[in-house]
Amino acid sequence: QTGSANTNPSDSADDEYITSVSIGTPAQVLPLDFDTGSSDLWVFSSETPKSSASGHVTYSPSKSSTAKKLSGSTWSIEYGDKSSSSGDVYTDVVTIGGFSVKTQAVESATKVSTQFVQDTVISGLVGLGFDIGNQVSPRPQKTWFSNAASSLAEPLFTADLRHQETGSYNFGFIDTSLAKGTIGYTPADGSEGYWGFTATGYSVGGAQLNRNSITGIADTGTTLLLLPDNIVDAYYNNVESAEYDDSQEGVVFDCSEDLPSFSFGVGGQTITISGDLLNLTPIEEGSSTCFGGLQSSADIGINIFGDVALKAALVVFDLGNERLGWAQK
Ligand SMILES: CSC[C@H](NC(=O)[C@H](Cc1ccccc1)NC(=O)N1CCOCC1)C(=O)N[C@@H](CC1CCCCC1)[C@@H](O)C(=O)OC(C)C
Repeated sequence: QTGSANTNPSDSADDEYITSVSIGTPAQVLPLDFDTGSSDLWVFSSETPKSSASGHVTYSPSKSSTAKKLSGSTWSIEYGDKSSSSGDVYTDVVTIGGFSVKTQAVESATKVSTQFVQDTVISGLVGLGFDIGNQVSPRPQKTWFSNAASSLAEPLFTADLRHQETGSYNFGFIDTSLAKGTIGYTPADGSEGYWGFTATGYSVGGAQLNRNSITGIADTGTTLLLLPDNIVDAYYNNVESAEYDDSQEGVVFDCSEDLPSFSFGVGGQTITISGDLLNLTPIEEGSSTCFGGLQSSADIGINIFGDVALKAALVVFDLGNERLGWAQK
């Protein structure tokens, strides 16, 4: 068995990617953000304060004949960008890309932080990290993918995120036609809950890769490519107008700049992110100053290969073999 779901950028900056998920009987369809950086499936619901839920699609367990309260269970989560949510837990049927998990823990939000209230294009997250990262207590719950894995043709899923066009999350199979290059595999470290790996080197503007390894995570829920300051500086030294903008909290440059590409080595392959993908967006509608897709990871303490990097590749999240596969797109 397999599953295949389309995913779409939320806005002109590809800030996040939205995938439709069916929950309950009859199906309630919610737009959710698939996040390999976390391990909880949570949704705006009939239990979310009306003022917070305004503008969001919500899940009502009382309207689903297959919903069951997981009594005594609660959850609370905080993300890297300091956004947070918490609540209680139901189980219900959850269908993604035509594949159904009958008894999935669906975490219902009774509290959501301001960022979620304002982000009306999504109604919650589907965590695709490792089960160890799940935040339900007293008994942590499995992710949708973990529950699905044993029934899927292969215990893996792929992410094919695209700039300003429809991409896909495929479950249980690899559509190699989505990639130009060969898939290079490297061990994945799931001990922290997310998909950790080590890139073997990097280069700017098509030069030969150096051998400076970068340890980080493959995170579909993070917009940017976040790397150490020395790499960020090496890149922007090639961009005449680049400067750090305090108000934007990142490096900006003239939108007219012809940005160099950025490449990294992984699993014996080289993934090259084109200059175009490294120009995220004008800092304001119509501005001629643009915000960089590559920014510093210094304040976070972890390097993150987020959507800016993932858009250059077909990425295989191979749970069965505890490995990550990367192929140039
Ligand atoms: C340094 S980690 C920052 C990361 N957040 C982000 O990358 C958010 C995602 C977002 C987009 C649109 C609207 C709202 C939020 N984007 C962001 O901070 N941006 C500021 C810079 O310009 C680009 C957009 C993050 O917290 N990722 C979460 C999932 C994320 C999904 C969207 C809702 C908020 C939570 C998760 O992947 C995570 O915490 O990873 C850990 C392991 C770092």
